[in-house]
Amino acid sequence: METLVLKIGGSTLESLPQAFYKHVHELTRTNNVIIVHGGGPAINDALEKNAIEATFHQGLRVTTPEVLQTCEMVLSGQTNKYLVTKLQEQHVAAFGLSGIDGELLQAKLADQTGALGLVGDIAHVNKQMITMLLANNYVPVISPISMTKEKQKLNVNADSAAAAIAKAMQAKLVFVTNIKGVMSKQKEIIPFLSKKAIEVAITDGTISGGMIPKVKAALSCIESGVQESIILDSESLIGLATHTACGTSIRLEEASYV
Ligand SMILES: Nc1ncnc2c1ncn2[C@@H]1O[C@H](COP(=O)(O)OP(=O)(O)O)[C@@H](O)[C@H]1O
Ligand SMILES: CC(=O)N[C@@H](CCC(=O)OP(=O)(O)O)C(=O)O
Repeated sequence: METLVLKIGGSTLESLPQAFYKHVHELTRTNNVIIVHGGGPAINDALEKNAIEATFHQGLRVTTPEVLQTCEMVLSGQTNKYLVTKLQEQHVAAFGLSGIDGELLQAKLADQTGALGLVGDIAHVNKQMITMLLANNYVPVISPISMTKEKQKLNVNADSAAAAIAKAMQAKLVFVTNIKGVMSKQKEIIPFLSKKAIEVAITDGTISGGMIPKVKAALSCIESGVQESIILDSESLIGLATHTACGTSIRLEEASYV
């Protein structure tokens, strides 16, 4: 059975149609499905309500202890349980957990200079835990909040958590976001992106904001031997079985980039 990591972005999470959840149910018939979710916009709302200011650096949230508390509350509480419920309504055996639970994800500080604050990169994935859930026919639904070896909680970008999990499980990685793919300057979907093209597109500003961690995460997966990494929206995912070209596929080799 093929293993599939579906990363669901906060940008699209609350507007996913019922057909999406039904499609996930279909996918579980022939794949081991692992879901990793974000929740950026919901975190923004909660921070705003509490008058806590937050800034971003290269698509990553600069995280103070106060910001971290809100991120955990939203991601591991509100968003995780929202998704688990939606999936269960469509008969998916969803099992919600965060990177902290069962020491699923071990993180380390992403930026030793302290500029990003309490932001983590995944250092280790507890594969056994994921395998155990999959073997019992559960679909793990994972919030990216994680902990260091020393038990310091860290805010981990959901794209990079999904990539770490896909690498560990050698799974195909699909980013489901609010846009049909990575867009060129001419606002056309770029079907294939290579490492070189990604570097150019970030430098010249074609790729910005939340798309930066996504393409970087996709690339890191491909570089570590993951077969495929693709960025698309929920509609395209549902149509993936019938369409040949869909979204943006991240490749190692050079491909034309406009
Ligand atoms: N070249 C690009 N192509 C597509 N989207 C881009 C590009 N550059 C920046 N973006 C932005 O990235 C967003 C997706 O990132 P983000 O909002 O973090 O999504 P998610 O919550 O799904 O992780 C898009 O909606 C778009 O505004
Ligand atoms: C460090 C960092 O940036 N963490 C992210 C975690 C959530 C996330 O990644 O949500 P999306 O998938 O919706 O972008 C944040 O605080 O927004």
